Amino acid sequence: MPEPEVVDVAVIGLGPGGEHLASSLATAGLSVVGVDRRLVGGECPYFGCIPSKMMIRAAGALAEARRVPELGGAADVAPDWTTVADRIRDEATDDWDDAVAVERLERSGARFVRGHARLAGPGRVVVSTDEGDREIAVRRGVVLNSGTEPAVPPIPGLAGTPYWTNRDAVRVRDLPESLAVLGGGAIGCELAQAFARFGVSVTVIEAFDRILGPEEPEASAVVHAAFEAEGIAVRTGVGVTAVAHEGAFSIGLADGTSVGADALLVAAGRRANLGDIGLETVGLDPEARAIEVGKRMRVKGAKGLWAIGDITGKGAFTHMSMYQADVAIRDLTGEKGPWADYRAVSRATFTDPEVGSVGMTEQQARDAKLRVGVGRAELPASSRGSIHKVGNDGLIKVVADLDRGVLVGATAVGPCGGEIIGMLVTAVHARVPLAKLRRMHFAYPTFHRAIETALGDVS
Ligand SMILES: Cc1cc2nc3c(=O)[nH]c(=O)nc-3n(C[C@H](O)[C@H](O)[C@H](O)COP(=O)(O)OP(=O)(O)OC[C@H]3O[C@@H](n4cnc5c(N)ncnc54)[C@H](O)[C@@H]3O)c2cc1C
Ligand SMILES: NC(=O)c1ccc[n+]([C@@H]2O[C@H](COP(=O)([O-])OP(=O)(O)OC[C@H]3O[C@@H](n4cnc5c(N)ncnc54)[C@H](O)[C@@H]3O)[C@@H](O)[C@H]2O)c1
Repeated sequence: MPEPEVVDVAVIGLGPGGEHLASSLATAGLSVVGVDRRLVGGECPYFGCIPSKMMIRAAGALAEARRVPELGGAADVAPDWTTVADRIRDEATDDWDDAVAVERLERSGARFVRGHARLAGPGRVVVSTDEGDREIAVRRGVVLNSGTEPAVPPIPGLAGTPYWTNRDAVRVRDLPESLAVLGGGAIGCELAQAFARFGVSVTVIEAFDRILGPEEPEASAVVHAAFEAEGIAVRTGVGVTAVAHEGAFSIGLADGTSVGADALLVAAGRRANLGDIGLETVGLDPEARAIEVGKRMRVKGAKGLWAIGDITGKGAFTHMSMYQADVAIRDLTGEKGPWADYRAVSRATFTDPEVGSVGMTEQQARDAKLRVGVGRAELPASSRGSIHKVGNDGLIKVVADLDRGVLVGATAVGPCGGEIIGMLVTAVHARVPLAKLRRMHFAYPTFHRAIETALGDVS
């Protein structure tokens, strides 16, 4: 192997956070090498957030058009997936080509290497490229941002069938007539509804007793009911025992029934890319499910090593990866903080109704032994909800710590739930006293005005 290249920082994996960190540190004057074995930008722009949200935007437009008869006349809806598939290929992913992202990274001053990187002891990285292996030695540190792969459960018969993961689903050009979705988490629910609105007959199979398990049970129930009202079959609390594929899929369930479908999407969670990045060479466990980090994103138990993004287990979201990147950038450039704070982590699941949430669920607050108060407001009963009429399903739920008189969590389900949650994120993040929140102005007639009702209901 040639002499190692010596740089300030090496970044293994260029997901959203890794790309941001590499270019920011290079702009700040550090010498940086960023390595990715696939596409610069990671899952979000090519296989995740952006293509899925383009599908959802189109599906939402169809759904709104179908609501016209209840509100103001007639609308013919003739779905055409070609527009969506073209948009994902041309506008989101450049036909899954990262040349623009690579150029942007290199313009910042960072060097990019395409290849598989692994740690080779403290402060050393080996990259396997098409031209052979090369070694990098770092002065300040190595940042891990290796992200995740779709997890495929060991169900008898599944391996070897032409099932999809999210990476196939975003590249689909011809829609199947029917689709089974294995897993009713965020990926499964978002994609299930998008395909169903284009006329695909969809069945969601979820082993847990409700879909969207990490959300408040009330949010799961509203989305479940909306799915069934749209004709999406939802099977909860039942595991899959076997999968067979002979022309079409046959999915055997633990209750003795089976689901048939032309296509099968496996959306059963993610597996962190930790097994093949040389963790054992720095005394860490390559079998771990997540990397333990402190509040500066330094990896616990290893010197000169930082980790950001999904692999830290703090929330698999693009905004988390970016947030943690900013924390690590501050640490690597000698700033004095602020360091990571996870009290007011927010997320939006882009089903319709949309689910926005922040901080703790009621159960998490009770498990944390807080003196919990809860308030709810149903959107259909609000002025805006009743004006909105069709498509107004949803609610606001707030979770308070009564001893401190502040909110510790909240959920907004309904039209624009992911936007409405914004003001509640501020409330949880800034610990705005409940008494102060209750005395705010809430514009009439908005959806967010239901927050006032929920605050008044806290007990
Ligand atoms: C369908 C779908 C929809 C989603 N929607 C949303 C959403 O709406 N909002 C949201 O916030 N989040 C969403 N997410 C989650 C989001 O995509 C991730 O949280 C985000 O990509 C951050 O991931 P990351 O930074 O950990 O790395 P990733 O994006 O997973 O990227 C990791 C990179 O590391 C590379 N890599 C791995 N190992 C190596 C190695 N050894 N050497 C070199 N390179 C390596 C990979 O090739 C990859 O490019 C969605 C995910 C999916 C799948
Ligand atoms: N809008 C967003 O922010 C967004 C959208 C999509 C994904 N994401 C992120 O990506 C992560 C991964 O998403 P995901 O939906 O794949 O994972 P997930 O872990 O959220 O959901 C997977 C679901 O599959 C179920 N499951 C697992 N094995 C099963 C089996 N054998 N049979 C039936 N059900 C089974 C689980 O019970 C779980 O409900 C999410 O946690 C989220 O952080 C975010």
